[in-house]
Amino acid sequence: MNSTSIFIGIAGASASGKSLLAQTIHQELQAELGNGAISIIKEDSYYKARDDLTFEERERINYDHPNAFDHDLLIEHLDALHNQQTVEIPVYDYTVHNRSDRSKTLAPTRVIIVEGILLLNDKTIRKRLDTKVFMDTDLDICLLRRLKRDIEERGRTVDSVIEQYKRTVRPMFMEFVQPSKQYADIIVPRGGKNRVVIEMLKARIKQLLQ
Ligand SMILES: Nc1ncnc2c1ncn2[C@@H]1O[C@H](COP(=O)(O)OP(=O)(O)O)[C@@H](O)[C@H]1O
Ligand SMILES: O=c1ccn([C@@H]2O[C@H](COP(=O)(O)O)[C@@H](O)[C@H]2O)c(=O)[nH]1
Repeated sequence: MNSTSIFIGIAGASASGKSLLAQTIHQELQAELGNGAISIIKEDSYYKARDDLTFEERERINYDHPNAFDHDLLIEHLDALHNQQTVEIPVYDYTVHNRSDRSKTLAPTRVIIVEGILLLNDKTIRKRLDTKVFMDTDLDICLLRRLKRDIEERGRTVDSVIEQYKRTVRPMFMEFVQPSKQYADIIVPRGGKNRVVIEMLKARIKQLLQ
């Protein structure tokens, strides 16, 4: 193993295709580089634990504001991985809006993809990323994809997705996510299936590994 890891950051709106892009690169590069060469860290794993609040109170939290995240812990973990140390990543449970009591052990890999809505908004995180990607998918498409995904996978209703979208998701996108696009090296239109971008990122990663 190399003495340090390569960090690729993927940011952008909720349901813009960050996870799909990360998973596709992970799957395709793992086939080439071998098991244990590449891993994914989700910024969502670092939502703050809110055991002090009831479910109804947690439902009202603004999860699209930078304060909702424990970025200090994420940065600590990025630095530990950079120093070839293993970390324990919290497991987040969207269905109850809280950190679960489980964690996932991650050993350092040669390539680490970090993905999340507000990664590029944080200067300290930006400094740690070798390549910064912003998913520039149209917001109406993101909303449609989020609606479907959150009902199927995150235990939501149509009304709750629409209410949260109007109350926090869209306003915070305008205030924090959209302005962070200026820090990206690569801006990706449409979503996680952009084949040209997938190939470009794979080539970039292989170049960085040499
Ligand atoms: N280009 C695309 N075409 C069709 N569906 C897509 C595309 N990109 C993403 N999706 C789908 O949209 C939903 C949200 O994508 P996801 O990768 O989870 O977004 P994010 O991680 O940015 O929140 C998922 O169900 C995903 O499969
Ligand atoms: O408890 C929670 C935590 C987060 N959210 C929403 O999740 C998205 C970020 O995740 P993506 O995978 O990028 O969509 C964010 O917009 C939060 O609103 C939540 O609803 N509840």
